[in-house]
Amino acid sequence: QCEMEVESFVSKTLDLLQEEREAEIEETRLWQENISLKDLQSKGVCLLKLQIGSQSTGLYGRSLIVLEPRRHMGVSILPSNNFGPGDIVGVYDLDGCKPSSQVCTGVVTRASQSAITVACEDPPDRLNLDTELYNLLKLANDVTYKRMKKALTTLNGYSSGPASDLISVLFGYSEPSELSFLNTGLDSSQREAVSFALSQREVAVIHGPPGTGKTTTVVEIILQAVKQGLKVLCCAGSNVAVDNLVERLAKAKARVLRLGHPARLLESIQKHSLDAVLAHSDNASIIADIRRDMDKAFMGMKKQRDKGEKIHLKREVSELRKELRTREAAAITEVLKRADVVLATNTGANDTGPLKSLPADHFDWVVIDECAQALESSCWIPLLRARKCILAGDYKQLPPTIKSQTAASKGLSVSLMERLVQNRGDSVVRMLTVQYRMNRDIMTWASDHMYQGKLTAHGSVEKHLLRDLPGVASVEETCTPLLLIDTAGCGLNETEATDEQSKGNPGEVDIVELHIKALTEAGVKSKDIAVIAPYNLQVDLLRQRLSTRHPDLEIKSVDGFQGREKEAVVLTLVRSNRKGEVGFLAEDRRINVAVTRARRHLAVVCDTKTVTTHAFLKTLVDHMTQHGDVRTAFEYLQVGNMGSMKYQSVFHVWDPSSQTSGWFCFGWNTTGAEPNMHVCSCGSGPSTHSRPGPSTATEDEQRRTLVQYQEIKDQVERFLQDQDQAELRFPSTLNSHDRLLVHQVAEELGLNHESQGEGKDRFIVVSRPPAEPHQAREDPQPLQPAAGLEEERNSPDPPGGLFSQSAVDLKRHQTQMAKQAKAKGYFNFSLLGKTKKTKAGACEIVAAAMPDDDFDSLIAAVVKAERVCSFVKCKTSVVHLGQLCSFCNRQYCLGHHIPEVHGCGDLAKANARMRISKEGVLYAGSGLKDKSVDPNRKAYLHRKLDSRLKDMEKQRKTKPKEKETN
Ligand SMILES: Nc1ncnc2c1ncn2[C@@H]1O[C@H](COP(=O)(O)OP(=O)(O)OP(=O)(O)O)[C@@H](O)[C@H]1O
Ligand SMILES: [Zn+2]
Ligand SMILES: [Zn+2]
Repeated sequence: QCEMEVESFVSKTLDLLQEEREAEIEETRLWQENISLKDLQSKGVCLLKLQIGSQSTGLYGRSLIVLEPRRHMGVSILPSNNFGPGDIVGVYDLDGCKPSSQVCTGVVTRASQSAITVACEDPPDRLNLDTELYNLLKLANDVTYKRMKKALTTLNGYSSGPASDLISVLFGYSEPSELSFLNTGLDSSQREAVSFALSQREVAVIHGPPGTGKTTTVVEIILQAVKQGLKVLCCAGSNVAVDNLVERLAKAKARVLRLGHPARLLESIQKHSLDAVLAHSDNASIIADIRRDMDKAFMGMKKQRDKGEKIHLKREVSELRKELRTREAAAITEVLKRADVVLATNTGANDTGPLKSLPADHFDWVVIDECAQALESSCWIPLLRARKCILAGDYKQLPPTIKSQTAASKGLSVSLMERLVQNRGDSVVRMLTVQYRMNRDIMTWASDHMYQGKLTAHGSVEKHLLRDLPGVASVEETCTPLLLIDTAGCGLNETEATDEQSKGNPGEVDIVELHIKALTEAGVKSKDIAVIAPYNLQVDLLRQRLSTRHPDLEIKSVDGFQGREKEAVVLTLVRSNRKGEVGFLAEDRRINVAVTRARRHLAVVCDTKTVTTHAFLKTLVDHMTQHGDVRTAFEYLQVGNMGSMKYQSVFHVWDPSSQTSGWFCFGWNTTGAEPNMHVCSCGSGPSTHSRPGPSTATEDEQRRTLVQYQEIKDQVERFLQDQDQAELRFPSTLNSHDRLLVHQVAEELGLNHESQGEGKDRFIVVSRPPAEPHQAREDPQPLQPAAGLEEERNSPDPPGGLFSQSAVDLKRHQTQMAKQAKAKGYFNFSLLGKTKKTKAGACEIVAAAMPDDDFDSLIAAVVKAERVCSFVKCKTSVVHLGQLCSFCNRQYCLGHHIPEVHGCGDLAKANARMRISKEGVLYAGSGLKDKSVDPNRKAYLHRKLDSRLKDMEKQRKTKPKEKETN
């Protein structure tokens, strides 16, 4: 035990000292009694027969006597001796060196070869300057002994004080340490930064990448300074950042004082404000008294009629005012001086405010947080007040906003931090390298491309996902840290605007909305999600769309989100144009900030074709493609209600050879097991489609698509004419786009089409379907497209068409659908229907979508006997010919077995996506069987179903209006 050791050390040492002291006294006594003075002189402890050279008054009124050899002897050098400064000496008359002959005692202040100077405590009146001679004898040092004894006694009873740590280390009670950290949880890069900051003489820069605990480190540095008794002025560019520091320093029990108008401070901070502290100071009541007196005098002045009295009161008021001012100034100074840490914004630290009442050198250190986001000039407001500064921030995030392009380009936007890093590099900088925010997959990109690959993710966040949050189901969206939704080729163009700052992209807004829907339906709280856009116009569009439904959802510009974080971040990059212009996005630091706000999930919606023209953005797209899930926006573009196939036309093709208007729209359905492309010949041009806009595909691309489509179709038709050929194999070398076309053509012609083989060797086999077992196929009434295109239908049924629904059913169904399509103003496509050759070779697809009102019956149908198709109202027998859906495990007729048709679209989609994200390849072809539905997914589907029902209800309510306008 430390105390025991100290105690026993002290008592033992005191005894020993006593013994030593006694021995010394004894020796002196013996010498004085037994040894001749001459012998003592030869031992060096005595000087004989000295004369007083001079006597003067020295420090603290003591007499300084200079003792020298006798001058008349012609010797000016003292015998060799041991006298030195600090020795206690006695001056004796020539009777000897007995106590009786002692003239005075003193301390040697100077010893040279020719003289000894002694400062005497008791002014010796009887010294004779000229004639008398004296002996000088070294005495035992009683003073030293007494002081040591006192120190030991104090050491013994030491409980708290500056030497506590020292005592404990020197008595082996604790290990000596270089620096004792107040926050023991600091990681090694943070410790290094703290030590570095403490050891630097003038400047230390703490570079804190996103989520690396910059504030934690700065707080520790400040507390260490306070522990050393230093006064710190701590500033940041924004009130929020300053308040954050106030809060954390106050929690650590530092005496903080926050300058600034109380109205601008957070409520929790207000008690640390200068006004609040003043109100509780000793001076407060005096000041209040003076104020009261002043008020009284004022009142008196108003009432007083007498002129003389009035003048008298006026004088009184002015005197009181003067008194008040001095009192207040004194109170402010006192409060400021008492604080260990004074905090203000950079500009709040100005000389005309409260700080003017402090001496210029009051502060030892200035700490500036968020230094990379402030103009250097603003940093100089606090910097002029201290001899040392600590600058913290991240110069890889956005620099201060500067309105003047010229000023910015000429260097005004270069922050002090950036300048120092550039000029001095590592000699003044320490970087924090462990980050506590992002899932590793999100972090790696920023680390690699912004922070020299130096960041590591702390174990607590490394793998965290949205699904780990309470109440969040495991669905695909919540299990992936990175999701890229690519709008390339989907025609979701940015709005045309001349102003570079105001770009918008309504198509990306749609997709963001759908993704937010998916996240919230999976149980992610909207307050945990941020939607970030680089452009204010896009922010406005997003707010208009989303804020009513999700009031807690934060939608902000990148710049507005700096310094913040969210569990999930949805980023829309907006730019989508043919020229590949990215403008504003070209600021790497803006993208860095946007991406690094995300803790568990980052979704980026962008046109990869446009944004990858920029090298830095390309690194992000590449990273997400490699380490994350990738979807094409096509997947989102169907307005799919459960079970219905409402394809959105997204791909408009101009075909000059068409007899109709020449426009074709390709509705893509990349969902589920069967990525299909549907082509309709509504011919009405893009204006009747809900997503009009010029195609992003170049005319070349469009023409190529048509040519290929025609080629494949010709090939399949040749196969059909050749009855000997059982199946038609397409080579595995087809790209995914061509595969889509093959599936499409086969589907249109009512043929079986199936992908076979694995991986790269996958190929499509097209074959004739088995002969229709029952129910003659009748030519159903052609559906009139929404645009009302009248066209003669003369083509025969496709051989072995997949329709086995009764003609009556179908007719009823289709007529209904057509009506709906017309009413709703968009097109409903089904997977197949009557094919009809047009010159362009495109075919029309008739609708087989489920009407909204039938939703209830869908649920009823689920429990219906297994003998008929499980699709609502479909009575087709599936006893002989049916298909089992691998997702819902129910039998469907061939007209309804496609997952999207009967409501398994999401599962099929998820399944396909899973494969795409696992294998990184978009296969055309049927999916793998996945019968398992995990309980979380079930709950999720339920929630989704609920919200769909609500949506549909709403739609039904709002529909009539739309009908009128249509
Ligand atoms: N040594 C540490 N151990 C565990 N968690 C830490 C450590 N340092 C920081 N953190 C956590 O990291 C998060 C961010 O820390 P802090 O608030 O200090 O950083 P900041 O300055 O606000 O953010 P940034 O680093 O992005 O500037 C906090 O949740 C904090 O608890
Ligand atoms: Zn199904
Ligand atoms: Zn059916």
